[in-house]
Amino acid sequence: MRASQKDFESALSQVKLLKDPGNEVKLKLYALYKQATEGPCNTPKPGVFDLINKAKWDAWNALGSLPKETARQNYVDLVSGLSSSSDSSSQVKPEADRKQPGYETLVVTSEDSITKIMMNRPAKKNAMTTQMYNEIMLALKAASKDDSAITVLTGNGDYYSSGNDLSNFTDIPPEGIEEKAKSGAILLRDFVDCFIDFPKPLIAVVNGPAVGISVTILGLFDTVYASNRATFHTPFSHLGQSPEGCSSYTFPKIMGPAKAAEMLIFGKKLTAAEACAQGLVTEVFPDSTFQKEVWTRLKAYSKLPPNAMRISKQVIRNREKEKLHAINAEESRVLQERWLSDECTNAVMNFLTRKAKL
Ligand SMILES: CCCCCC/C=C/C(=O)SCCNC(=O)CCNC(=O)[C@H](O)C(C)(C)COP(=O)(O)OP(=O)(O)OC[C@H]1O[C@@H](n2cnc3c(N)ncnc32)[C@H](O)[C@@H]1OP(=O)(O)O
Repeated sequence: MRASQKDFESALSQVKLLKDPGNEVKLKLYALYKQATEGPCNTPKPGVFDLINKAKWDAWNALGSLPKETARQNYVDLVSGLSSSSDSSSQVKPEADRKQPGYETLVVTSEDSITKIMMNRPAKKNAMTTQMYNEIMLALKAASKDDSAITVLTGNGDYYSSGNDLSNFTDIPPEGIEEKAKSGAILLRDFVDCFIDFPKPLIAVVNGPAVGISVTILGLFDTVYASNRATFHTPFSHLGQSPEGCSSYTFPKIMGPAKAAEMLIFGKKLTAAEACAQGLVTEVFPDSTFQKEVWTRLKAYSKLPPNAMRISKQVIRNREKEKLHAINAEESRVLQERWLSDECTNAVMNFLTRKAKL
């Protein structure tokens, strides 16, 4: 439900009654207030020595073109969070309460300045349906605008993800299979574009085996933590398909062309340790302590200044963006053709009729 003007005014009164929430939160409140009442920052930037006004300006300016209504809603949410935490500062909200509504294939939560997007089809090994691709795009777009500092993608259950849900290939529209391939290529391109453009630090918490597109997009993440149970498998030739997720470019760059070819052409499955040795994974943790160690680390990272982290990411990634979009477009175009091939159709049919597994 959207916050009304009345909710906003009541949050403005409430904020005066709170105990000092600290400078960082005060800056957030200031920025959201200005955005909600005046819109995007268009006043001249204060000089470097005018420290306080410059910090305020930076916080406001960082909200970019966030719509007034969203800023108003975020202000109300922030004040309500501050009020409830000062009512009972040690109370931990159960995950169900923090869960963002509106997702069927994901569980999306925001806490400790971390937005966590968890793929949630454990019985199907988190295979990605068309709905899941669309929901991940929505969740990434929302996370890029929320007040979290970092964003995490992970999986529920024993798998991280088994990649594209092969039944995506079965609901052929009346216009025919060509049309299906065309819409699939558009969806794929849009999906990967969201990762290329994602502005904040993006972390993959790979809790178990990863297959296909869930592996290839890892080259677009800033950090990849893996359980020692995780494996990394891109069996495109087995499926009559070809690489996507910009892996035809990022993998040779990360691990060198010879190792990339073994994965992307011959479908060699890597263990977590091998993927780490080849630079695809940042660090591997024992499965028994994986969640605890990773989340402790991420909570510490999420307290770093968010603007500095975002800008560092831009400096690292921006010069590649245009190239990555072109590669994504080309990979999607090639796959569109592959999906119409007998090799691909037979491989998908063999899986769906239980004749083959990876
Ligand atoms: C818009 C389109 C964009 C497309 C981009 C291109 C993307 C390419 C790729 O991602 S290629 C990779 C595709 N993935 C696969 O080929 C994996 C297929 N799955 C398997 O081989 C196996 O299921 C397994 C090895 C992942 C796990 O085996 P096992 O541990 O024995 O479990 P089950 O096979 O019993 O699986 C449980 C349950 O989940 C269903 N399932 C698993 N993965 C998929 C999948 N990728 N697509 C559809 N369904 C999947 C499986 O059928 C079982 O369902 P059931 O219980 O029988 O109803």
